[in-house]
Amino acid sequence: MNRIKAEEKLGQLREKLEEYGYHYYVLDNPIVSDSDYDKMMQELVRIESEFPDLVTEDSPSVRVGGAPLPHFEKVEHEIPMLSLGNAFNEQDLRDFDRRVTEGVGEPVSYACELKIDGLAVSLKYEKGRFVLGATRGDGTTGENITQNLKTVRSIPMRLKEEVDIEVRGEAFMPKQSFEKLNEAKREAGEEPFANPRNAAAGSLRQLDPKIAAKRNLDIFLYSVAQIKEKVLPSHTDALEYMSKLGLKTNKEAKHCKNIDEVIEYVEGWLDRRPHLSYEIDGIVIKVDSLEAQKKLGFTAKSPRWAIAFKFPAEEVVTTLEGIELS
Ligand SMILES: NC(=O)c1cnc(OC2CCCC2)nc1N
Repeated sequence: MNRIKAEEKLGQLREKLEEYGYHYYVLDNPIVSDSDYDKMMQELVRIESEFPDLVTEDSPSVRVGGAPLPHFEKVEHEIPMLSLGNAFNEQDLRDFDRRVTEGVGEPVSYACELKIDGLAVSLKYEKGRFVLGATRGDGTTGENITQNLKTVRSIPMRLKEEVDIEVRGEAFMPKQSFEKLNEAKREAGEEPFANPRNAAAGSLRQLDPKIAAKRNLDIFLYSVAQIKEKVLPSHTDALEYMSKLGLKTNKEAKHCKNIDEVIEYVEGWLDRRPHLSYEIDGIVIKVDSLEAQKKLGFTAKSPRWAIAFKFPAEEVVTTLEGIELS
């Protein structure tokens, strides 16, 4: 194939792989078969290896992982990635609601989200292109894991608008991928991971992105940390905007008018965890209005406008081999 033909073919393949990837991994609604997708990816990688100077930064071939890194660079978070205060029962939630109502001076509505049990990460996009991915670290300083996050198929390399934005979310390993990975580790005589959170963290902290690329990691974005020239009046607006940009958000999020509806939502999810394809360790409740959030501000380590309702640890299924004792 000559260079002109290669350039044209690469352009077509990139376009298609990005569109197919979005439908398959972000919308969970494939429009081509896995084998067709894989065949196209292999053709892209083959042509790029024949014409290396035609490889672009945001080519879908980054999904299969590039060269290993010597170490992770440090990243300073301009906006600290804070931790969440906890609630363990209905009274804790009502106390939270009272503190919030007093602080704001009027009743507020809430946004409730499943609390994904994974690894908190920050994603930065400049003019709509993915430029930096980092772990939470200690909240102020994290690690640059951009190369590994590029292998997470549900993280778009380009947004649907050319915006400068920083978003945050939870990278996680679906339960099925976790079971398969641990089976392979046992067969190889290696130590299995204790839970999907450790497996996701372990996968994203590998210096070789080819390992992360094979771990079927996924992500749900749950907050807009920074955005230029745009005002998002509520958290619900922020979730909708991220979804419009092509970012993956969790569809179980719900706007609750008051704390009674929040308690109903929390109770509704306690017994439905086993039916989810990913692990959650609770529910995150956020004051929906951004203005009210600003009024409430932060304590030294947590926002006053959000709280995590923690579920009891999911009982561990005792396996026949007795490997995991509950
Ligand atoms: N693990 C989660 O699913 C999760 C964690 N954190 C947050 O919110 C942070 C950011 C703004 C207030 C606390 N939301 C979530 N859904």
